[in-house]
Amino acid sequence: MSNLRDLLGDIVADVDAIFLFSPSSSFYQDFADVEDTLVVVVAEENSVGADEFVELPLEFNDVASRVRFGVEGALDTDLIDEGAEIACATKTFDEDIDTVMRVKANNFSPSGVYGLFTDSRAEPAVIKAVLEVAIELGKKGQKGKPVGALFVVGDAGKVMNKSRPLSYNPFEKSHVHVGDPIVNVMLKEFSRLDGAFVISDSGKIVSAYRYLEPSAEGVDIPKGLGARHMAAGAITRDTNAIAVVLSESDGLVRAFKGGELILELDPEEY
Ligand SMILES: Nc1ncnc2c1ncn2[C@@H]1O[C@H](COP(=O)(O)OP(=O)(O)OP(=O)(O)O)[C@@H](O)[C@H]1O
Ligand SMILES: [Mn+2]
Repeated sequence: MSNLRDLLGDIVADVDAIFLFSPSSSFYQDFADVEDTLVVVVAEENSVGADEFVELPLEFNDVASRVRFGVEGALDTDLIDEGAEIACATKTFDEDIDTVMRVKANNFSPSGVYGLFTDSRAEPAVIKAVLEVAIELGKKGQKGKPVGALFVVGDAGKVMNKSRPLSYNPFEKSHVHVGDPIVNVMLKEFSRLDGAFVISDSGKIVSAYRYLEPSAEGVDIPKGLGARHMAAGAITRDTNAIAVVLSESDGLVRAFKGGELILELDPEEY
């Protein structure tokens, strides 16, 4: 006869690390002193003051994406090695941690999502701010109508060289940055018009209304996506920029880097 506790105990038996995803501080405190097991907190902010911490750029409402990001981040910062077995404790439906799963670090082939934030020309906070604008725009649309938008982030000089203006640039003489609430309103307003926004490594809005003219050679984006997505993928192959696209037709937010689709999010889930 076995009891439930013994059977389920196998899930956490002999793990090398426990990852706590956005734990409350009392939850974290209960785990902080577990002997012989590395405790890693994965969250948007290290509000519990954990020694071992991986910063989530977004809450990632999809649990698998969240876990994947945490594991990729811990591998990249050498908190764990590829052979590690990890117990992940995370929220799925409840406000508190309600889920525990066991994962092997070497079962993850890198998706590039971690590198999108930490290994791009633009600052992670800038990429995060742009994704947030795109998600918000996707949720609300522009005056209730679905709207598309294309943001090219980082390596702005080169991006400007590989594009041309479709109209006068409303950001010509301004020094405004993405993430500023007023600027986000402006970005949403200008998204009704054609072309791409160009944003610098540090988040300065360099231009709106740019028609991108990168070479599309060797760019392999999923079939069914149109010119906006092709231009987004291609500019990230031709320069060291990343691109964030909100699709007018399917409402999804996608991020491209190095000519490849790295991330796909549904704004409705955020
Ligand atoms: N090379 C480009 N540079 C900048 N903007 C572009 C470029 N090509 C297309 N766009 C913009 O994308 C808009 C939509 O084009 P299209 O429908 O072909 O793209 P899409 O990938 O299907 O995007 P969506 O899913 O939003 O429809 C165009 O109206 C234009 O504003
Ligand atoms: Mn289209």
